[in-house]
Amino acid sequence: MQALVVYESVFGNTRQVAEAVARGLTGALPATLVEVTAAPATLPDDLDLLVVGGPTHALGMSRPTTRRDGAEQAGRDYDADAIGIREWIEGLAPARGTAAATFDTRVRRPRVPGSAAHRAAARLRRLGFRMLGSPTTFWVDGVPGPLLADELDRARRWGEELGARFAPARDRTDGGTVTSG
Ligand SMILES: Cc1cc2nc3c(=O)[nH]c(=O)nc-3n(C[C@H](O)[C@H](O)[C@H](O)COP(=O)(O)O)c2cc1C
Repeated sequence: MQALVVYESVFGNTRQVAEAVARGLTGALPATLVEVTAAPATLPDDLDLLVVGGPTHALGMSRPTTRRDGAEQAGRDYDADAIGIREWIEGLAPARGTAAATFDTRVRRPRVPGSAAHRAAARLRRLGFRMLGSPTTFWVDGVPGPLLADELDRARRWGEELGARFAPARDRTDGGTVTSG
């Protein structure tokens, strides 16, 4: 039983959400948190749950051009070789029903349509992943952030809810906590 949380982040907001989701998951199953440029190209055979999160850029998943724009706004060097979740998902082999869930961060106001989480979920579903629940958004206040109040609590609870699906039935009443092994 194990989960992998793969995230992409320019300003750090999606990283914070990914950390909170991983904390929520660990009540039920061991979770590994990894930034997308260091994520494995081949998923472990014993993976039970893949969670993928990234910032919404230009109505969907980031591209090299939007990552460059973001890096400029963040005052950081742009790494032209770095991939985002779009490219990482493109490199995955077809899956045979492995559970997966996606999230994104995006600006609450002005609200524009489009969600990296929805796009990522569609790609993963096409690859054969079994999507759990709906793609989920965590809101930021402006392009650099910060996250809106309580979003990290909501992210931890979202992780707990995902993890509870993997907890043995007898443990679910006490919050899905399981012992290892
Ligand atoms: C180039 C660029 C394009 C963006 N496009 C959108 C967008 O279409 N919709 C939206 O809600 N937010 C958009 N944003 C705001 C990002 O979603 C926001 O910066 C992100 O959630 C912050 O996450 P991070 O700190 O993990 O990078 C954009 C940001 C950048 C840099």
